[in-house]
Amino acid sequence: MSLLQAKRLEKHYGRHVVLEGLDFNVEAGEFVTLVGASGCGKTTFLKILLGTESVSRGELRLDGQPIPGEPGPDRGVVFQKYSVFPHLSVLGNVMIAEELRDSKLLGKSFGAARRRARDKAITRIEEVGLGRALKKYPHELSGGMQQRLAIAQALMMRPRILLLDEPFGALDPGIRQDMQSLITRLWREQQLTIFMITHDLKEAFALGTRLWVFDKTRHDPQAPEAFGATITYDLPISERQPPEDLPARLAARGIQTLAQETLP
Ligand SMILES: Nc1ncnc2c1ncn2[C@@H]1O[C@H](COP(=O)(O)OP(=O)(O)OP(=O)(O)O)[C@@H](O)[C@H]1O
Repeated sequence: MSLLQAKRLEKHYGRHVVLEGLDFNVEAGEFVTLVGASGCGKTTFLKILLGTESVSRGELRLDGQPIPGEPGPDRGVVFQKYSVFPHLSVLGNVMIAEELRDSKLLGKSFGAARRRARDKAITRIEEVGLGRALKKYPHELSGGMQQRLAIAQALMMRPRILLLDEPFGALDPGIRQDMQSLITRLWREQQLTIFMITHDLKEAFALGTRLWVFDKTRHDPQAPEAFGATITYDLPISERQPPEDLPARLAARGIQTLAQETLP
């Protein structure tokens, strides 16, 4: 059985159709990279996987069951904009994921449970290379370090699925490469299934095992919101060599990607 399976999945906001006709199977361990024009519904798709947005029509199954309608410990997420808590230290930011789960009413755990959470959080923080910044606060960290922290937070509960929404979009190229190596290492070591939105086709090919292009196949000039985007290309990335004309084909459909000229 596939980890995730979608059949004729649609997402609407009122009369605005954002996504339509999504059909796919994703197996555990895949690394799916998502590209598509701005506003075509990529983030909405990740939110459906996360459980903060619902499916409007069709179905989405996780382990053969309808996907839970709320976030759970099996799915972690990292957004482009730093999503860490500014008033908590690095350690506090990672511990909070477990504290919120263990003690929904108090938002705090005590004694042995707290010590366990602390040890686990320190392990996660070391995994992302922030072991020397445990007591620092987010404003004392660089952009790259803040994203490392967001990744540690997302991985605190050892999710099976990691959702990345342009996590490196705001970072300088050198830092970006370090972050790409980090994600590749974590994906392998923790046997994660990853969905990552990127505007950088080179990044999509360097990291992913499968590329999805989101685009509309139907247009009504009188009613631009009548039709949604779907997966128009579903390409395995095995030999790390994109089809030569892919950037041009995407550009022709208004899907701008970065770094096309430097594709491998
Ligand atoms: N909660 C909401 N209510 C109504 N419309 C929404 C809501 N969330 C998103 N939309 C609309 O859905 C469409 C898709 O938005 P989404 O953020 O998923 O696109 P995207 O592909 O991730 O864009 P970008 O690449 O710019 O981040 C947009 O037209 C947006 O305005």
